[in-house]
Amino acid sequence: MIDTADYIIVGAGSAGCVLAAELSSDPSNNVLLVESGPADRHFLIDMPRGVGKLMAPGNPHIWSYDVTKAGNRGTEKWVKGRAIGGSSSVNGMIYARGFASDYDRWAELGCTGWGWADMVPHFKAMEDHELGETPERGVGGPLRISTHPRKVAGDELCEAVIDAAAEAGTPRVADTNASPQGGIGYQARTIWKGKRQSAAKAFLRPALARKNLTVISDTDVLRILFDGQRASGVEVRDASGVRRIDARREIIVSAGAIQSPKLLQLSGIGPARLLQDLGIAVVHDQPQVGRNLREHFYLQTKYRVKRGSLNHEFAGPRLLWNVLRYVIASSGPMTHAAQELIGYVKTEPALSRPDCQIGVGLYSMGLGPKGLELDKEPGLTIGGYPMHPVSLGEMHIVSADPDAAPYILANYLTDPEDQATAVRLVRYIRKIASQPALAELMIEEMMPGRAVQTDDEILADYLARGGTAYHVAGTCRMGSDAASVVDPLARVRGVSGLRVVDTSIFPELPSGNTNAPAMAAGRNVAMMIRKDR
Ligand SMILES: Cc1cc2nc3c(=O)[nH]c(=O)nc-3n(C[C@H](O)[C@H](O)[C@H](O)COP(=O)(O)OP(=O)(O)OC[C@H]3O[C@@H](n4cnc5c(N)ncnc54)[C@H](O)[C@@H]3O)c2cc1C
Repeated sequence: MIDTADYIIVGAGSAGCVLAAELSSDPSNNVLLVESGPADRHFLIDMPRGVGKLMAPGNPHIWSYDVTKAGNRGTEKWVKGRAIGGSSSVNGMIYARGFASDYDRWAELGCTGWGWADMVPHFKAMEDHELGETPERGVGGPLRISTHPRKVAGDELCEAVIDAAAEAGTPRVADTNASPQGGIGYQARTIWKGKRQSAAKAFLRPALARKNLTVISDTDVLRILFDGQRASGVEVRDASGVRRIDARREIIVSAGAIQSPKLLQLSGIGPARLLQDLGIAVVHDQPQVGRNLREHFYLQTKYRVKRGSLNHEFAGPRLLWNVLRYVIASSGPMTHAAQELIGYVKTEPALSRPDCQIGVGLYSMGLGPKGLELDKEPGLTIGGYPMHPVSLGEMHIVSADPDAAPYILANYLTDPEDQATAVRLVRYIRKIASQPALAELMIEEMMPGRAVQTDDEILADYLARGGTAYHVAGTCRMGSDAASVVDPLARVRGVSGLRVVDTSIFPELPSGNTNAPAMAAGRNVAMMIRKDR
């Protein structure tokens, strides 16, 4: 049983897998990666359309949290991955990097070493992109990326939506990741030959043969242990019980934007008052741990269409046939991500950069007797969210018991600026849906529906129906200011031997989804650590 390592990484998620692979590529480093969840060998992880089942309550590959939306707007469930690969093993496989302006803004906010010029080499080195190499896009890297396939069912509807978006002012582009001024196109996906490409598959598996890398799954890190102000080890629990593992050099927490701040607080790094009230010895009073929580607030609009929808492919005998087709040949609709198209839109032409992301899926759902069910009629979903929310949420532990769920407040759309953007987003989606290019296929808007017209009505509908985009970030904010939780080298302030690297350190959300930025963050910090030595 391993009892010591140079580097202990907590969490085999998007950032953790990249860190483990990069740090262990130096044979003089001895690396231990500890993951709470199980191995990632399940069929549903590989099969892209397995994502719906993976997210179902009780699935052993997820964490599930109750989250207060805001004020008296009730609660919703948030899901995070809990398996080797972390959230990259259960996510929607959209490959979105964010844009230069996001990272340059991080640098402006004090995150030296995180500007676009610093980050683009990491994205490029990670990628093996189907669209080929450009100065800012990579080939030959470990992460295989394909775009949504052409010449498949639904092409006509996809093309009509792209043309309609162009008529509404968002141009068609081949690579949405290379379109900082906005564009719509076929989505880039971490899918290759019909199979999910998680951070585990791309980065960790090829490194597993190394003698200096140990990966243990089904093992919870309960606390970080300190020798004075130095993080010296972790307390872990597996089937055999609770024990200590020592770190000779560093502990790197990559447990995700809920579990990382939770682990810091359980270990004595957090708001002193909260920790004292819970009977936890304070190692470092850090009021910011758990604050600055940011999440994309997602809304679906739904349209009834004449044809092109894939609703019928995912129900009844067609579903069975499609799963069989997948098992035999890794082909068919089960290889598709949940969305076919992605768009970065400016909801006001004068904006300097796109303010909202939209995703287009050739399906539609509604509440049936068994909960959310696919519609029987052909339907189209256009969903989206404001990409740069300024409404801030927070999380904190409510008990010193590591098994107790934390309190999480999303605080969606509490800022008037976010409310205005959300209303403009819905109007923009409607603008796309009403363009001539879609007229021949469109029947009617089902949701929000014709009754929802004024700004107040649109906002009320958004608040009632909107929900998480699964991109929580920001809870261990990185910065150069003394109040930030980690410095630009991702080192936790106030202690030594401890870093945090995952979406929790993002000072703001990037434009779009967060898997690629989390992996790039892992690589960036791995290089910093290697340079440090
Ligand atoms: C359902 C869903 C759909 C998504 N869809 C997309 C998408 O299509 N595209 C995209 O770009 N992004 C998507 N995201 C978001 C993206 O996948 C995540 O933001 C990203 O993977 C987070 O990476 P991370 O390294 O911060 O944490 P994670 O990948 O969540 O990894 C954290 C790991 O730490 C482990 N851990 C936690 N606590 C402990 C502990 N105490 N001890 C040991 N291990 C611990 C967890 O089990 C987990 O494996 C989605 C997320 C979800 C949940």
